[in-house]
Amino acid sequence: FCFLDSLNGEVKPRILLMGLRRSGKSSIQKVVFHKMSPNETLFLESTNKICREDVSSSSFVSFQIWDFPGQIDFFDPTFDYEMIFRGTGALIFVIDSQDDYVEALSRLHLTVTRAYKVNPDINFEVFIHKVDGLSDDHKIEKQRDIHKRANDDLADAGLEQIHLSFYLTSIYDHSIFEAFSKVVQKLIPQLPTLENLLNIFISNSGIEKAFLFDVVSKIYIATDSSPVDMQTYELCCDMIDVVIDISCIYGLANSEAGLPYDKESMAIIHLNNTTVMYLKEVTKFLAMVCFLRKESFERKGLIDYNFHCFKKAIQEVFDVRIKVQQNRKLLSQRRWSKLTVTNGVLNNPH
Ligand SMILES: Nc1nc2c(ncn2[C@@H]2O[C@H](COP(=O)(O)OP(=O)(O)OP(=O)(O)O)[C@@H](O)[C@H]2O)c(=O)[nH]1
Repeated sequence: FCFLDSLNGEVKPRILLMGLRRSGKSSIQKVVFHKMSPNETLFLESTNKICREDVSSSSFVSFQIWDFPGQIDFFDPTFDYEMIFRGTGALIFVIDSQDDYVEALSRLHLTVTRAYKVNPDINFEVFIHKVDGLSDDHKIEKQRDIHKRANDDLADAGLEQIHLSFYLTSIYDHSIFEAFSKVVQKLIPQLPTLENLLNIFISNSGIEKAFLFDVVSKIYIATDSSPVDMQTYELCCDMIDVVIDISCIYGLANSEAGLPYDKESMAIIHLNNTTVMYLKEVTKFLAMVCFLRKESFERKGLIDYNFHCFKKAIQEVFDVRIKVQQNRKLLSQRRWSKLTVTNGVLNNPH
């Protein structure tokens, strides 16, 4: 599901964002990656072309979003869906839960079956979106109904093996960030290693919970294996906002452009329930946010030392990834030159 970016040799998982018109695709993208406030999305214009947004420059999660206009025609010869699906890691299909979803479900079925034929490795993720207007009972009811109908359609077509994952989302709370985090985590091959490192780190430092966050999008790319509760996650998002906002206003010298986040970035917040939140820079794009009790924070020296080891280990994990990519590139170049020589072509393309 990854494709090689020819410019920098990076392997980038690609995410497609699809769904009917006005289901909320552009809003999701703007809120998650561009810090747009949810109310501003009311004024978004309808999208008329396929936009290919690369969020790699400012974010660790270097994936792409293909925002399709509502109705795409699979039979349109100018639309090369095979090429698009072949390089896709995850397909997010957005369903507007406040609207009648019969048409959305048939569109979902068509899209999923087409995509699966081209690339059976795609993760299919269904966002039951705009649930902010629904009561809790109503949400569960909708999810059950959509889940059942979508899977029945697949079963009728003899395609039970296709797995759909469902998420209840809204741009008016943190559910959209949570859902995106889960989607992205499935595409990170180093996830088990990251989780392991976090487990070792927290158990040796007296920390209760630790998240590794992509600072720009507030997607958490990994956490230790204890369960995540929504409130903790929301507090982490708020903390990142506070740190970035304060840095933007007071941290940057006037002439300085660029990210309000660097090697020195760190913050400590004492909550009134004897919990301490601790944020520290891990890499250019990643931050660790930890939750711990006040008593444990007295051993800050130990925590900082363990953090130093953790940071080094993370660096090694990503170094290995870069090396593997470079080797792969070299290998394919060699193969290519051998091929051209055996074909009697003398000029090496490189
Ligand atoms: N209540 C609510 N409204 C939302 C939510 N997400 C998006 N919207 C609204 O839905 C409307 C349509 O959103 P868009 O993002 O333009 O939808 P789109 O899918 O990109 O539409 P096209 O570009 O036409 O394909 C906007 O008025 C948004 O404010 C949500 O989570 N809750």
